[in-house]
Amino acid sequence: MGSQKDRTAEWTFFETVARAAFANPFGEIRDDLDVVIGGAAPGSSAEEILQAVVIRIEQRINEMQRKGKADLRRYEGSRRDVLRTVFLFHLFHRHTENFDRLIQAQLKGGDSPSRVSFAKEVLHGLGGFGFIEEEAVRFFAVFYQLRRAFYFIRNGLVGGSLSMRSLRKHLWDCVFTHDMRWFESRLWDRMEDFSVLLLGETGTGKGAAAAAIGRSGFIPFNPATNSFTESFTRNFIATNLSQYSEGVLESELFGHRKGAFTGAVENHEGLFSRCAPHGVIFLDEIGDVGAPVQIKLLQVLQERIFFPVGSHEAKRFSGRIVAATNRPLEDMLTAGKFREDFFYRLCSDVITLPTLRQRLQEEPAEMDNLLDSVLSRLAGEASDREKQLVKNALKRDVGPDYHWPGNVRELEQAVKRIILTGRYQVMKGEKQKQDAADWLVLRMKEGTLDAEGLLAGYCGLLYQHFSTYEDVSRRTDLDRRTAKKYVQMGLALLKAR
Ligand SMILES: Nc1ncnc2c1ncn2[C@@H]1O[C@H](COP(=O)(O)OP(=O)(O)OP(=O)(O)O)[C@@H](O)[C@H]1O
Repeated sequence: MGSQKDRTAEWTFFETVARAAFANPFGEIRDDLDVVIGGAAPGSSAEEILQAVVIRIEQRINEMQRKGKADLRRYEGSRRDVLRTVFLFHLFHRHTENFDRLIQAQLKGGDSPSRVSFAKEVLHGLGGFGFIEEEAVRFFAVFYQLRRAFYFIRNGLVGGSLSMRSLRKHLWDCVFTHDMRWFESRLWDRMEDFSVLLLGETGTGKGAAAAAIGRSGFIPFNPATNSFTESFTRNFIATNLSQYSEGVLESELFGHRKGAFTGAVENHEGLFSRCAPHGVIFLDEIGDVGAPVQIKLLQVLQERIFFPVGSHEAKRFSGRIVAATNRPLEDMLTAGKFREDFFYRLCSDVITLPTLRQRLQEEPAEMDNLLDSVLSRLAGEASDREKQLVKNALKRDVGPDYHWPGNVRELEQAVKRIILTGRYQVMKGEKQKQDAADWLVLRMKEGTLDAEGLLAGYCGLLYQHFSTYEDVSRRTDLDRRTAKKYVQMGLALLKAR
């Protein structure tokens, strides 16, 4: 590489790599940049495209090393910034398999941090590129965080439908912000201030999404012990708020002091005390908590402090809060069950998980993707014959238009039941609702419903689904009396079909 033209081409290449390094790995921009960088043949798989990228970058860097130019200390300004990112990208990709093995070892090992066999090699590599030790140690921790986020988002939330692809992209932004530069320079240890609210029907994967965020927090590396300071398994604490009565809930969350109430015979540590510094507390069914706990949680969000029951001593919470509900949030806000100040504090970001039926509508192959993932989780790698057996049973027992009210959780149960009994009988009530909906759609397609019949049928279905006239009235914008009239007509119509 001697000419000015070559040098410009080399520079453009590095700039493209730096852009790819900062792009969301679940987004299209990154996909496009990878093709440009690696020059993989059209039709290559995602692995092949990435492999080509890694090889090309390695070649360029080897060349720089041969010329003694692969050292940050030789550069300044924007060149230095670009090369810094390129070196990081290169070293990160050289060690992704090592990081994956570490993640798997930690999953098996549990709450005490696993030793890291390859840290010295990476830190030495970073030092060789001119990173000072402190920076190298921090970037090693960021590498681990990047890989955990990728691992848990990709494996925990499978599916190729558009809505799943954008969900994964959104979750990545939740961990690293939409601009990695921002994260990298200032926010890497401050993401705790960004709470997240997950919405979506039951079984859509809110818990899985929360776990992906929770396991992807920043964890510092300690070169003296050659391990990270925490196991990521300790960094995620999930709790379902609806399982506790109001009194018990406060002490579960915030702890209590001995003697705070009858039966408090010992001091008790709550979840907020147990959460690791960059950890995540997942509050599932947040829509079920009453005003007193909402106020206490608001204080945690605003001031980062809380008081154990019976104590005046403030404790600090430095983790992140992710909450979820499957209730319609707008309804709860309107009905005053959810305090607005609490709601606005809670949702730096709101993510709505797609229903399984939406995903299947967008992408019929979604079912195959999910079945592969569910089957391998339940029974290890399934053979083609076993997969076919499950698919055939589903086709026969629920059909392609089934609306999966329990979403992926229901699908998991269906697969389990098919493994045990060879069949999946949909619950009778659900089947009836589905049949009623199918019948109505059929009549619409045939054009055999008048306007009143259409409205009545729709109101009848809504009532079957939501069970109150208020819900029907709100959703149809009819006053309650009219809604009730149409519900009754509709139910009679659906019954007589
Ligand atoms: N996209 C997905 N890919 C793979 N598995 C998924 C996906 N979505 C959900 N699951 C699995 O489905 C099951 C139910 O998901 P999860 O418990 O996260 O749902 P949820 O929305 O939190 O439900 P609930 O509101 O009832 O608590 C879990 O075992 C989860 O791993």
